[in-house]
Order: sequence, then structure tokens, then C-alpha cells
Amino acid sequence: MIDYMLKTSDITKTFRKADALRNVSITIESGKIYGLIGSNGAGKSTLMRIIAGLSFPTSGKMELFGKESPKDIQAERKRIGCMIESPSVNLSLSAKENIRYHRVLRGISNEEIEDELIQLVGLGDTGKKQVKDFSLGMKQRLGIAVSLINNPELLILDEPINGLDPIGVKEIRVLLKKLCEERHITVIISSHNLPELYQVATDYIIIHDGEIKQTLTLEELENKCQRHLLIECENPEDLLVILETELGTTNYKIMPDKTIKLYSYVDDKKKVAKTIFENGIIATNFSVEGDTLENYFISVIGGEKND
Ligand SMILES: Nc1ncnc2c1ncn2[C@@H]1O[C@H](COP(=O)(O)OP(=O)(O)OP(=O)(O)O)[C@@H](O)[C@H]1O
Repeated sequence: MIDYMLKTSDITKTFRKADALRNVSITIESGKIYGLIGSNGAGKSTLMRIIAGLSFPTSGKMELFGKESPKDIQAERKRIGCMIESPSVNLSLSAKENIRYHRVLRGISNEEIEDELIQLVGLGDTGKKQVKDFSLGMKQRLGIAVSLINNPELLILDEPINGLDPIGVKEIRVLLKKLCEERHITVIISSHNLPELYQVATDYIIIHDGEIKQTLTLEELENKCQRHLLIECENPEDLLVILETELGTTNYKIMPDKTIKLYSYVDDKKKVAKTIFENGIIATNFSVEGDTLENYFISVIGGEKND
């Protein structure tokens, strides 16, 4: 059984001899919210446009909902909703009128969907207010409502949180979680800002200069970024006893290479060093590790670390 809805294999897109995407292979599993992170010009929009059928790859293959031929893939795209670049909304219309416009344009007869979508994205109390008087976050949520008109299973959102204040980002986060949990919609959301996207997504795909640099889950990201003391010694089992009995902590992890990550006492490493030394343990490596989300992102895309 296929447990993914989308798979790209070695997709390359070349514009005038320059590669916007190079051998991009990603797998999108259902029920997740994927954050596609990359700096300006990394290739995020190009990848999203190819998935949505607004552009075509120079080479490479794609599989969508189990279909591989271009004709079948095009038919399956009915199951995708997307907001690429700015939301397609008319500023002089109300939220409901905008939804109606797109509903009629697509030949959807169910009028109830208008109120249903407006409520869903939290714009139920905007009445006749014109979209030009909406905040940026409200406009983005309306754009998302428009992209939900065809009841998609996969939602593609290009930079919907770009420029939003923390409250606006939180509203989008709550909305996407709701779409994922209640409507079982899988989401791909792009951003150039990892800290801003943090916790909106359940999985992260880091793209740079047209190449996928890393894919990781939220848990893996948190592990990478959580500050800790990394301790390496000859007898890690003895060290654990000392951490528990002398320092009273079990807040550690034993890594496959037998190093210990200690999440307590990060700001009191002298005490740890002294205690373990006094108990006869010689540390061969003892350092503070972990990073801010921003520095981690920069380190993955190969830039200078700003310590
Ligand atoms: N139609 C086009 N013609 C020529 N070059 C293009 C075209 N579209 C994109 N590019 C180039 O492809 C590269 C990737 O662009 P893309 O818009 O996909 O990046 P992005 O990650 O979405 O960036 P941003 O965050 O700035 O939107 C860039 O170097 C861009 O200049």
C-alpha cells in the first residue's frame, strides 16, 4: 500500500542554463504539515509550482496519489489546493463575496460552503467589511479559505506567514493544525524563516540553492537545537550513576556512540565538571552543544555560524 501522496524523484528545473532545482527528491506522507524552508531564491516557489502543475520540470519524475503519467497526474491535481505567491482575493469585496466568486468560477453549486469556509478560517465575524480593510493575517486566511474550495487533500501554501506578526503566525498555526487534524489535509508550507515556521510544521525540508539539504521531523529539529552538555568518557554507565546520585538528574540521553547529552546544568557546567571529576570520571569531551533555530538553519545551508 502507498503511504505517501506525493513523491518527486530527481526533479531538475533549469531557467536559461541556471538550475533553480537540482535533483530534488522528496516524499510527502499524508497527515503531516511540511515546512519547506529556504532563503530567497532557494527554489521553494519553483518546486511548489511544479507540484501544482503551474510549471514543468526540465527532468525528473513525479508521482501524485499513486499516479505517474502526466495525464493522470494532471487529473489528480484536482485533489490539490494551493496559494502560491499572493492570495487571489479581490480587495473591494467582502470575505464571503470572495469565496462566492471562486465558488461560482469553479462551478460549485453548494452555497453552504461559503459560510463553512469563512467560519473555518476564523473570519465569521467580518460581515460586509471589504478585504482592503483586513489585516495581512486575515487576508492570508481568506486566501487559504479560497484554496480550500475544492475540498483538497493536499494544500500547498507559498510563504503564507511572511510578514505576519506573532499573533498572525499563531492564527495560521492553529488553522493549519485544525485542517490537518479535523479535515485530514496534508500541508506543504514554505518560508524563508525557520524560527517563524517552528511548530507550525510537523516535518521540515531544508532547501538551498536548488538542492534539498536536509529533511527532519519536529522532534529531530528540537533535539538538534536543544542546548545540552555533551559528555564523552570511558565508562558512560558510571557517569550516569553519578548524574543521578550526585547531581539528582535523569534529564539526559545516551546516544548510540555512547556520548551523553545532559539537558540540566547547561549554565552550571563547572559544577558538573567538578562533580564528575571528584567521582573519578575523566571526560574526554565536555562541551555545550545545541543551537538556536536560526543558527541551525544557517549551519545546514552551509553559511557561517554566528556564535
Ligand atoms: N521564470 C523564471 N525565469 C528565470 N529564472 C527564474 C524563474 N523563476 C525562478 N527563477 C530563478 O530560480 C531560482 C529559484 O527561485 P524561486 O522563486 O523558486 O525561489 P524561492 O525559494 O521561492 O525564493 P523567494 O523566497 O524569494 O520567493 C532563483 O534564482 C530565481 O531567480
